[in-house]
Amino acid sequence: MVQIRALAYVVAQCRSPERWVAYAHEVLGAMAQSRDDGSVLVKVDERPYRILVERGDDDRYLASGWELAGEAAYAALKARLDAAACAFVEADAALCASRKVNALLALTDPSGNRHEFFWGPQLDAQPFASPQGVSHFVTGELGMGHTVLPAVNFDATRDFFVKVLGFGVSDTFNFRPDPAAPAIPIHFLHCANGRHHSLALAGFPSPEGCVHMMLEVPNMTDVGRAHDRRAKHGVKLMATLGQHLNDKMTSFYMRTPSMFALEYGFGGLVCDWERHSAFEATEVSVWGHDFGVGFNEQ
Ligand SMILES: Cc1ccc(O)c(O)c1CC[C@@H]1C(=O)CC[C@]2(C)C(=O)CC[C@@H]12
Ligand SMILES: [Fe+2]
Repeated sequence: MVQIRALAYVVAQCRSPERWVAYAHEVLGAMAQSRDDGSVLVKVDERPYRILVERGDDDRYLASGWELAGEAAYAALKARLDAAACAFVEADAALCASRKVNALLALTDPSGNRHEFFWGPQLDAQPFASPQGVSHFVTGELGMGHTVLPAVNFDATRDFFVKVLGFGVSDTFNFRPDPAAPAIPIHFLHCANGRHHSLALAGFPSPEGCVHMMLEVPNMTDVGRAHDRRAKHGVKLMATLGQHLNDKMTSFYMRTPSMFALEYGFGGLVCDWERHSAFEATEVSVWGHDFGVGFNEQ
C-alpha cells in the first residue's frame, strides 16, 4: 500500500515574487528570502521553505508537494502509478535542486492539478524565528497545512487520490449555494498523519488554480494578531473569522499575492484514523466564516 506522509510544500507563481517577501514578513509572520533566479522561499519552520514562489507571467497556484517516507516508499509509489497506468515525469537534477529534495516525480491529477511527490527534503541549520513574534507554525509530522483544489472531474479525481494514492476520506460536505441547483461536493482527505485534512477536493473550477491553502498557528492570539496585520496592510479578506464544523479550526481567509486565498487558523482536529467515522457536515461552520466578503472589494 502506498503511503503519502504529509503535504510538505506548495508552489505558487507570481509576477512580482518580492510581494511575497513583504507578505510573509509583515502579514504571515514568516521568514522569506529571494533566490538569484527571482524565486522566493517562504519559511515557517525548520524546513528551508514551505511555500516556493516562482517568477512568471501569472499570479496563481502551481503545485502541491507530497512527502514520502524514504526511497522504498518512493519506489512503491512509482510501481503503484505504473500499475494504475498513471503517467508521471521524474524530475531532473535541476528541478530536484530547486525543490531541495533527493528525488521527485510530477503528475497531473484527473482535474489538471499538478502534484509533486518526493523523498528526502534537504535540511539546513537555519532555525525559524518569526519576524512578528508568531509562536510557531503547526507543522512537523502533521505537514505544512492543507490545500483545497478545484476538481471539476470530481469522481475521477477523488478515486485517484483514494484508490491509487491511498488517501482516506475524513468527511464530506455538499455545498448548496443555490438550493434549486444540485449540491457541489467538497471532500476532505487525509494522508498518513493525524491532520483532519491535508487536501480537500472541491467540485468547482478555480481560475487561480487553488481554492485556498491553510497555515496553522498554535493559539487564538496568533490568529488575532495576524488578523490585525492583514487589516493594517490592506490585504483583502476572503472570509471572516469563524470556526469550522468538521475539523473545529478557528480561522479567517485572506488573499495572497498569487491571488488564491490563504486560511490562517488554529485548533485543527488531530484524528486517530482507527477510531474516526467519516460524517457528512451540513454546515460549513459552527460560527462565523462569512465567505460573502470575498466577493466584495474592501
Ligand atoms: C467547509 C470547510 C471545512 C474545513 C476547511 O478547512 C475549509 O476550508 C472549509 C471551507 C471550504 C470552502 C472554501 O474553501 C471556498 C468557499 C466555500 C466553498 C464556501 O463558500 C463554503 C465552503 C467553502
Ligand atoms: Fe480550509
